[in-house]
Amino acid sequence: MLHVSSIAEVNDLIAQRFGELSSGAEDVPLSQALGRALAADVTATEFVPNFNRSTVDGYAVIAADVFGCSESIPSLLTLAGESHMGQPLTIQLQKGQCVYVPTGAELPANADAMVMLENADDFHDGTIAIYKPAAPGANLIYRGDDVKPGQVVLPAGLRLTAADIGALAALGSTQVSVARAPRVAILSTGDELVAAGQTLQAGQIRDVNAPMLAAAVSAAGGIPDPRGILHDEQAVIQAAVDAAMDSCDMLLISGGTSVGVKDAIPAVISALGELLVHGVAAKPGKPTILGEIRGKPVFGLPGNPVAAYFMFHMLARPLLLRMQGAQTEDRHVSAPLARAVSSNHGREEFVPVALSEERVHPIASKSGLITTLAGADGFIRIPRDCEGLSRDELVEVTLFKR
Ligand SMILES: Nc1nc2c(c(=O)[nH]1)N[C@H]1C(S)=C(S)[C@@H](COP(=O)(O)OP(=O)(O)OC[C@H]3O[C@@H](n4cnc5c(N)ncnc54)[C@H](O)[C@@H]3O)O[C@H]1N2
Ligand code: MOO
Repeated sequence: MLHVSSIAEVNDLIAQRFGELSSGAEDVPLSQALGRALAADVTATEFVPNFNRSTVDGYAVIAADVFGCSESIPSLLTLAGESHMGQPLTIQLQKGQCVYVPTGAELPANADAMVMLENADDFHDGTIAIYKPAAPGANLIYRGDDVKPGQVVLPAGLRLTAADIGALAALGSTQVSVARAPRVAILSTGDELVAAGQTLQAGQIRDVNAPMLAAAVSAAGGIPDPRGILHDEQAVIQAAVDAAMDSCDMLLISGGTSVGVKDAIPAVISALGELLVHGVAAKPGKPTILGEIRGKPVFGLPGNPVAAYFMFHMLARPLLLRMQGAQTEDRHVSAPLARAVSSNHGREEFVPVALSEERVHPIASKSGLITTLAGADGFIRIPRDCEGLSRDELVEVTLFKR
């Protein structure tokens, strides 16, 4: 019999045992920074933009000069010059004057509004007629509107998106300090498993967990190190685990977690280190294992791919993110259930769901059926002592990242 702990208890133990683990930091060029966790706050040292800049093609004006003008009573201004893209402008706008400024070019000093070309006429005698008033600040960006020196633009722990990399480029960064990506060794165990690309014989199945977990590790900022498929033999598994621990920061090993005679993982962990947990009050995921070998975390994930996926998501992924100092919060949405779901297992249950028409559709699943998970937008959690959820009940969906 397994002595089961709740997901929360296992996470507390993980925090106690591995809370201090940090992958360290390294500098990378922006081209390699996507998805990486910032090792420190990024603080601006310059103004963005660093000059007052037009957002339209038109005339820079003093707003007071065009106040109240109209089609029938235009304001007549004197053209004092032209601003050119990428070039500084030395003109100081005087009352009654305007300057032609293309989109993105610098405004003259004293200008506080832009009038679009469509609302003006050039009389080609040095006079520009303005037919529409412009409020102060209209159609322009002031120096520092985006960023001012000293401002924290991106906080430590943020995992960089394409837009964040755009912000770093705007600040003049070419390199950024990010958490080193933890290396995660991945092993699959099972006499029935064959690697991708091989023909299946009777009774064999393809290794789903290694490619799936490798992708999940990458998505969480780690470097997957898939180390192949092992036969269900304690000595073989022990040698492979022993070798993997030298070069990884975390080990994921799937299959062989249950109580069958061939399930050797608990014995291997006890031989090489310490078995901390064997059994989690989760469905799927009951036989999940947590261990420590040479100070490093080892997750024994159930062979069933859906169970392996959920246990990675609930236990290994948050630790992997914390090792990078990264934010660990999942995104959630709340919506009513499209149909009732029963649950009476005495274990917290994870149910994959699809979201459509603002309703949550539970996907009937057994933990061995991977395609049910592939179509899911996220999952709901049914607490351990709850017998189920009714149709129309408002539920919180944890979203999978696409
Ligand atoms: N007597 C009991 N039997 C089982 C229990 C239990 O408590 N008592 N728990 C069940 C639960 S829950 C699960 S989950 C599984 C976990 O089993 P193992 O972790 O020992 O995994 P295996 O037996 O090796 O495999 C289970 C299942 O998954 C398939 N599998 C394994 N590895 C992969 C892989 N890399 N890719 C795709 N599929 C994989 C394997 O062929 C089996 O069908 O134990 C229950 N039994
Ligand atoms: O972990 Mo098992 O997949 O609960 O059935």
